[in-house]
Amino acid sequence: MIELSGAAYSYGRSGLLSGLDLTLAPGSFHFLTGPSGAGKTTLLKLCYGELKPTEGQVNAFGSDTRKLGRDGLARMRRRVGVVHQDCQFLDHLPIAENVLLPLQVSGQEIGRDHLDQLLGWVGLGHRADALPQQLSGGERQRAALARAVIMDPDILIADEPTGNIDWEMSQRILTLMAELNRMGKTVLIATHDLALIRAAKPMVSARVLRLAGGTLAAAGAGL
Ligand SMILES: Nc1ncnc2c1ncn2[C@@H]1O[C@H](COP(=O)(O)OP(=O)(O)OP(=O)(O)O)[C@@H](O)[C@H]1O
Repeated sequence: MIELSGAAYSYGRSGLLSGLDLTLAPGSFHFLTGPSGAGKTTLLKLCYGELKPTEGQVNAFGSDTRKLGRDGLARMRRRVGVVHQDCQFLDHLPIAENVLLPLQVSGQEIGRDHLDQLLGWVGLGHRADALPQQLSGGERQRAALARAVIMDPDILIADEPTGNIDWEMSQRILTLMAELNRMGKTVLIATHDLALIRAAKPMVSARVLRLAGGTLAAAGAGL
């Protein structure tokens, strides 16, 4: 689905990431760990085409992302749901409308039943009309998850989806992501939270990768 081969990325002259090889196979579940500033967000952006590699290749659904034009990139992005680190809602719109935004942007519609079902699935059925600033951190993260999957993507990519929320809520979010994986979605989660990775063990068969010193390696067995 998404494959990085010898991919590298630099923001300026000094290189940040190099020699990245990674395959996100259909139905796989990956955690990405590593110290702050190691480049986890940058790697995720390479995977969903927000950034293009400065060397090597990123292939998404059979296309080299460097060769994709605006339309090709938009088509690819519809197949990838992203939960951003800071959620990024439109503050003047209720949660239900924020969740619907990706559909509206792509000119599609869904029935109210489907939206209600999705909000119910993330436990926000009763918060549909609330404004983003009225939600707790955990509720915002779940709304961001609902928005990421509203287009029924093949892959879910989440950047620190449990940052700044309590343990119980973190586990609830993890459980939702494990459910998506059982439904056949590929999942890639960047997280600092090693306890979360350990908690995932009984739920999913996950590969744990560590990004440090600009390259990727399998995480140690201590996890
Ligand atoms: N747009 C940008 N322009 C220049 N440098 C950037 C840009 N975005 C990120 N960086 C730098 O690239 C490095 C990696 O950032 P990135 O956000 O990918 O790391 P991270 O591992 O996700 O960090 P964290 O765990 O703290 O979120 C950092 O040194 C950061 O300052």
